[in-house]
Amino acid sequence: MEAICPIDSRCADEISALLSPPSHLQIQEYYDKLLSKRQCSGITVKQDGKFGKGVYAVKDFKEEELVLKDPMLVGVQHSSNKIDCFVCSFCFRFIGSIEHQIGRRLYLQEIGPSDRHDCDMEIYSDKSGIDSSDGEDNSHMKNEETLEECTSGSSTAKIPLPEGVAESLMNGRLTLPYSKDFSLPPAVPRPGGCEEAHYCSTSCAEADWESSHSLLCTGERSDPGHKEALLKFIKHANETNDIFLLAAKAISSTILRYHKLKANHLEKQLKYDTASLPHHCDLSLLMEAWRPISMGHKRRWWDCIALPDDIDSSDEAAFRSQIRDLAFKSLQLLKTAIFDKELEPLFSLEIYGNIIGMFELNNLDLVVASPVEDYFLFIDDLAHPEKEEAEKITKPILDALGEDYSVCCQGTAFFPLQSCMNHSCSPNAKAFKRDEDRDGQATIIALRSICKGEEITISYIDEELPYEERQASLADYGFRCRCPKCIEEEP
Ligand SMILES: C[S@@+](CC[C@H](N)C(=O)[O-])C[C@H]1O[C@@H](n2cnc3c(N)ncnc32)[C@H](O)[C@@H]1O
Repeated sequence: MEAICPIDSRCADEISALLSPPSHLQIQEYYDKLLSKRQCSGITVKQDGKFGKGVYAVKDFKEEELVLKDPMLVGVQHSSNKIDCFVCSFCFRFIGSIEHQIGRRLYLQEIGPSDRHDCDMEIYSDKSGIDSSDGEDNSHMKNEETLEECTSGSSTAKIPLPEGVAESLMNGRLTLPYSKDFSLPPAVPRPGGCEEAHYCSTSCAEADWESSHSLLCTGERSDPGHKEALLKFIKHANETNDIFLLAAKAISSTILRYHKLKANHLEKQLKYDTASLPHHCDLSLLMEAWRPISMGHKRRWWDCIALPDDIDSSDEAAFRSQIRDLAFKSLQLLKTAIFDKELEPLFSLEIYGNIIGMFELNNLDLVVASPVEDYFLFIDDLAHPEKEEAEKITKPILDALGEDYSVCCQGTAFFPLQSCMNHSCSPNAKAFKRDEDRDGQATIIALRSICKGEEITISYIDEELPYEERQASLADYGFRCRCPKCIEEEP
């Protein structure tokens, strides 16, 4: 029997307000403010295009020119990738040192298995996180990063290093030649002492704490009950789908924004001595706190998720119900950890399903290239005899890492401006990271010259595929493509 969430009926009015599309004016104000905050003067968001919102050029762009760098609203590193890459939990830059990156990875590999992937610096759309190979239990929803373009598939045998070398690299007792030329920001102390989070700077640590981590921290500052409940929620997400971690960040950030807005509001009232301390939800403040999430294109996760190829259409209803149950289970775990009675509507299954659906429909993979790859390429490019000298030390390390030595940071994230970009099968821009783009922001580059006034489009899929295959791939995004190329090629 389908699980029933009592909050859905208890808070039906608030939920309907939260899910009703923002007004034209609210949308315009939100994006204008965002663009000015990002000092992004080359583009604008317009709402009256063929496909709803879209991003348009307000100046000419040359081929290969940077169109936009879009910091994420929320993002997470894939759980399995955490073994391979030690990155800032807020901006996803690599941290520590080349030695620490290598030593930590070798050390963690020694003590447990990890999935590893190599990739170039392109950002791929994230539609493949759910593997449907096993319909019997929930293992068909496990986190399996099937980013084919990013997978090395290396089966080359690795040659282990002598005992203690990995630890010495990790602890800084062993330094590698020329590694100073590849310096990384050192890890800074974590505000809550949480094992799950690491930061490249105090500003990243503080920003993460303020935006969501203060509710999701499992460090020594959390009380034991809260910590245990959070760890259960995280374990479930790690074992099923890390999209739940993203949803938890979205809910936490809304809660924190709400309480901040409420505190400011009360402070203003106090000045005029009219303050009261309502413990019930102030819907107008909640709507304001929810604004960034309200802007994303949404549907319930279990309604919009594409039916996996190996599930027969006669089993579709059962599949969707199973996805709904999985979301319900995750929500119950999150609720045990961070429930806020005043903001009960945020803990309804309807809202949880729509948040996850928004991520499913709009996410881009988060990819940050590894400095370890650059380091070994640099050694390989050294001239004789420096190269031979350096390789006496680096070669055994490379052999221990194996062919897939250059694992990049991988995760999933929601980018507010990039998610307004419509798809085209002959796009004029693409999500592509340049050498200098070493953080988790989405980077959009012009593929050809773009004229002022033109819509900026990217491709969500491999646009070289034949018409029918393109439409099938885009069905995963819940729409049929009506771009000029598809209209022309339509049979
Ligand atoms: C990531 S959103 C892009 C922003 C969106 N237009 C909005 O108003 O929020 C993707 C959605 O835009 C619409 N869309 C984007 N490109 C399209 C295309 N080439 N053909 C038809 N619909 C498209 C579809 O509704 C799709 O689900």
